[in-house]
Amino acid sequence: QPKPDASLFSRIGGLPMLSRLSNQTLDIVSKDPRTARSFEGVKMVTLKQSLTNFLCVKTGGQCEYEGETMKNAHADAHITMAEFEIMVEVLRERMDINGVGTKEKNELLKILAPMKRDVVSD
Ligand code: HEM
Repeated sequence: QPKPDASLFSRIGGLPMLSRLSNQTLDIVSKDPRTARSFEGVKMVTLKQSLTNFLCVKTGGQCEYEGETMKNAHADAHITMAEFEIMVEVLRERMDINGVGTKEKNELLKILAPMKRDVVSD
């Protein structure tokens, strides 16, 4: 059992859980007709890896994220608020399905929520 003061990264289940959540979320949103348009022509294997590393760093794991800022990564796609909310909802559902604890789920969502202002530009 992880200690109560362990990082969110380790409490959530480390890289195996973060990569599962990234892969599943991206598989779903890249096929959902409400969000698919932004992912056309995007190398999904690379994006899954990059999102996993990003989440690793943001939750306190020992990873290197060498990708773009959230603003730069999403500027060209002109992501809407509706698209952002769908992706967060899909991630929330994947966390439930994969057995992430309520506390850990809410902590991750709280980390991601303020990124809306950088991701959404339309
Ligand atoms: C809090 C929410 C989000 C986070 C944390 C996030 C995170 C990321 C990360 C880490 C990358 C990789 C950047 C790089 O490697 O340089 C990325 C790229 C991308 N994201 Fe997001 N993203 C979010 C929301 C969204 C939404 C809502 C959409 C569309 C529905 C989206 C579509 C994309 C696309 C298409 C790329 C690839 C851009 C490219 O390769 O040109 N993202 N995102």
